[in-house]
Amino acid sequence: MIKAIVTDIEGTTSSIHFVHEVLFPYAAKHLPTFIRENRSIPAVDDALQEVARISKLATDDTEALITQLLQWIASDQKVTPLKALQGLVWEQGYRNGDYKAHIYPDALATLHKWHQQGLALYVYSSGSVYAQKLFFGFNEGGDLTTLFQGYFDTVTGPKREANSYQKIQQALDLPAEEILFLSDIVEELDAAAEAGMHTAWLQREGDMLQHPRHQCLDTFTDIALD
Ligand SMILES: CSCCC(=O)C(=O)COP(=O)(O)O
Ligand SMILES: [Mg+2]
Repeated sequence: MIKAIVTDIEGTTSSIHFVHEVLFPYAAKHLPTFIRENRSIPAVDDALQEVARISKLATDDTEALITQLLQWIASDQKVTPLKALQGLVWEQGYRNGDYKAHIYPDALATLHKWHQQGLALYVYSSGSVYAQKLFFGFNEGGDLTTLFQGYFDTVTGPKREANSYQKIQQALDLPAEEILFLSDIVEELDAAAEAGMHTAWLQREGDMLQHPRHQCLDTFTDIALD
């Protein structure tokens, strides 16, 4: 019996188009100025130190670090300090009313239904926890943050490694077989299944493919919880 559901965001609750055509370009446009003006903020400086460590650049070469970050955005690298900085930049856009985060109507309705049924809902995304809370706080469906009991990002671990799902299972304090993980990426679902979780593969676009281990669906509406 499923007691908790952990969901991915991009391609699962929400469109890839919104993330790639709205959020990523906004970050690419505003991140350079944001970093130049806010390097003294500890959260910004900590992230830049991590960028320097990963990319073997000098920590005081802010312009080189910015160039590295822009390359990571362009190639959709899920690098933890980039994700932390993106969240801080996206906050400006949400608060200015430049955009609201997308959610598929079926995901919105089903998340509300599961919440009312008493299921525990969580998010696991490559976007930082801070960015996830903004995403569901400034959302086309309203402020959805009260639906979720917790959030996980790549600080817990990479999404394609079973160990990350074991850590989430321990944090939820439930047997893995009582947890359902939702994603659009098979490698993430394989990792969750390896950790013992139930899995559902959301295929929002294109022909429906079948998979021996994962429920295969094009919307949240028919996800089975037994
Ligand atoms: C938290 S909203 C932005 C999503 C994002 O930055 C991203 O990389 C999406 O990754 P996901 O794990 O949700 O597919
Ligand atoms: Mg995804």
